[in-house]
Amino acid sequence: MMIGGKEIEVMGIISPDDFNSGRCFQFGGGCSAILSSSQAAKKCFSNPFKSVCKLSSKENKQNSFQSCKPRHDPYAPRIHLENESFFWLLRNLGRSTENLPPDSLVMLRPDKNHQWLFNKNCFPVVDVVIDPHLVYYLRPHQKEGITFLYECVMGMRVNGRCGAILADEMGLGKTLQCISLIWTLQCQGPYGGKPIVKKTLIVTPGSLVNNWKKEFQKWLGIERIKIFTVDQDHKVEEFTKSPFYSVLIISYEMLLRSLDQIKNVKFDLLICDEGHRLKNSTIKTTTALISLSCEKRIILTGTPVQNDLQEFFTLIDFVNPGILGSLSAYRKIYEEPIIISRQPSASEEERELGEQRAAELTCLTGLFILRRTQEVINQYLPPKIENVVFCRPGALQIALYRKLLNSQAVRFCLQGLLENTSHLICIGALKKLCNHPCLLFGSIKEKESNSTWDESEERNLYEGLMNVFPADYNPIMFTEEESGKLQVLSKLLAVIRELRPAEKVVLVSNYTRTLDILQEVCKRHGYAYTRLDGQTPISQRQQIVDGFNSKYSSDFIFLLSSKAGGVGLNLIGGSHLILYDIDWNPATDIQAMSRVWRDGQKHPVHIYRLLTTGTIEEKIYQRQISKQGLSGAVVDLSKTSDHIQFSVEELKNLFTLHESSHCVTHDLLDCECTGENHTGDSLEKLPVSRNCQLGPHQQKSDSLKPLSMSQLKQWRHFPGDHLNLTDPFLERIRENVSFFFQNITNQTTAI
Ligand SMILES: Nc1ncnc2c1ncn2[C@@H]1O[C@H](COP(=O)(O)OP(=O)(O)OP(=O)(O)O)[C@@H](O)[C@H]1O
Ligand SMILES: [Mg+2]
Repeated sequence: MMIGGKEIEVMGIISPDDFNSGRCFQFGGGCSAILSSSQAAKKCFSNPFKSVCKLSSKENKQNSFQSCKPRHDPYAPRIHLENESFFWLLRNLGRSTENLPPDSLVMLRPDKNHQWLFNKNCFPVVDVVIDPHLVYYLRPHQKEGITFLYECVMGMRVNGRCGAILADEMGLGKTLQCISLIWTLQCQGPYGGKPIVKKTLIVTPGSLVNNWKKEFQKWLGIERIKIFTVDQDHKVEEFTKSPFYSVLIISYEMLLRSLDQIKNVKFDLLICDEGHRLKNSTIKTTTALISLSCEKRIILTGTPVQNDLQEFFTLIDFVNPGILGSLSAYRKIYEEPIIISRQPSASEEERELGEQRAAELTCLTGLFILRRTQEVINQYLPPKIENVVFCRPGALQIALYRKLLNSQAVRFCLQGLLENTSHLICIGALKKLCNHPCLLFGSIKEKESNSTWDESEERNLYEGLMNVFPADYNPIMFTEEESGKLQVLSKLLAVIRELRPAEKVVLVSNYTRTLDILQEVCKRHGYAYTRLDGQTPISQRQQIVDGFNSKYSSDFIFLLSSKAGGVGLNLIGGSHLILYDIDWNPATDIQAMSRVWRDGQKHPVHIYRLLTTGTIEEKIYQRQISKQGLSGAVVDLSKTSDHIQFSVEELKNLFTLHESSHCVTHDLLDCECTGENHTGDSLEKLPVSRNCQLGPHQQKSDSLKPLSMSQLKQWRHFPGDHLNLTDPFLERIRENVSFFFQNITNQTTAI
């Protein structure tokens, strides 16, 4: 037949199933054909390798096993599942488990196809056994993770591909899993026991370089493995010249600067920590890493990777180049049909096609992506008491808030008369005001002294505002009473100090200026503090973290800028975490909260999220827990409010101050309780009225996902003047609080 001037001949017929799934477009035939080599071997190579390695010959087998033994005993008795929990229980109780049988963790043996491909020298096949020294400490999910990573990088899961993405949620010990893998591959291999890896490159955000080194030392001591970390005083050349070191740890920034030297080294394994930053193929870091010839690549990330199909492609293509074909083919086969199928206007046919393509994509990539949620370690963690605290605004805050809402700038915004970004300036001013009026005062003064003041948009916003401040207002002499949240914070710190003198607090804000105020509060009350923000030199960060976590440190408070240091940090020295302000992106807040409730934490963890009642902060919170907050790729740290589009209706809602409500969020929950007696219902009892919006395949409980309205409804609800507040911390701050939500996870002897 003729199509578009071309003569076409039909060579074969594609089954509807193959077309709908997109399988027919895949190189090698898609998910079902890419497969692990064991299955592939069964299909393609029934038994053509009798002669290869001659493994079937008994004699040869015996000889080879005699000369070549596994490094550790693979037959050490394995602990049964029920014993295993007993084992963990003993360990958690600090009891000796030395007399219990040692556990052995043995990796999958390569199949014949793998041997044919990778064992050209016909070495005897030897069991690869994880060092019992490490196995002793590994959690069950970590054992599974190490097995997974081993199979991926050995090319046993996807024929000829050696990449993996470990996307476990925060705090699950991705670092330990990688360390175990590196240590194993550096000492062992399935063919004649020959090590698989000589040199490993670990690229990580600057603030975590030393954390990696510390983790290596924690799990392997300083003798077993030699680690080199790159910093100002230790250059890559030193690593290159010395045969001594086998692992190079470097920050993403340093990597770019030292790329030429790094290219001179042959790395066998590449690990990119917090690797979701490679989601954009055009940024320099990604191109630099792609240019390294190492084919065993692992991305570690706590952020779900499937939210944006473009970014997903880049990450997949980085670890297993070419597995999804070209970008343009990927777009046609997967991205377009999937996106179309999710639009409300999609026809039944489009919806089905999109779903099948999505299923095929998940199946294909699921072979080398592993994600477990925090639930798997909950049982090892102490109780967590989360509180959302609605603080009454101070009188000055209310007066200024009203004035701002009446400004010409806000009115123009609501009439749609101003440019797109003007509302962001108004929102910024309201957020500052909620933190403390002196921040707003400072901004106005700064702008006024600027030569462009007369034409600036801020002028329309700030006009007449100075008259609301007392005539002799001095921002340096700010008082706690001027801000509802600061008053609550101050009382909270005092009660923690009094009731739990040995415990410490992590105090988080997104703004450096706000941290300055909080720092001043620490000084005024004589609280010892330490601080980590964007300006803290990378070389000092680990030291600051270690200092705080040490039981000998006298620091009471850790001031943390969530944007600067949120990801990857372990702040288990603190057991109280206070989020002083709220971000549009729930991921920023969730990241910060996960810094203290993690493995190693000894005390019950108390989390306080402070919001100013009736203000924009409540609106942002509502957005986080509502449908809008969940849709799209919001669970991504790089997304800021600049990405958010607001309708005029939404802006109207944002720019309203609810002065008479105790808690607008509670009013919106449609909760029958009057706030008097609602002490939360167990999740089993209540039908979950509205599930998460991200689609059925994403619904598995995921603690990175923001709380939903229906979950919040199941928390405990108390008005500030509730008579029976059993929590002594809340009791002390109630005077300035209009409403509380509270939830307790892992409740045993909490509070
Ligand atoms: N099996 C274990 N037993 C005790 N502590 C552990 C274990 N595994 C990990 N840890 C500790 O848990 C903490 C968190 O681990 P790690 O920093 O590797 O988490 P992560 O998965 O990288 O999280 P994030 O995504 O936040 O970076 C570390 O202090 C680590 O030493
Ligand atoms: Mg980490």
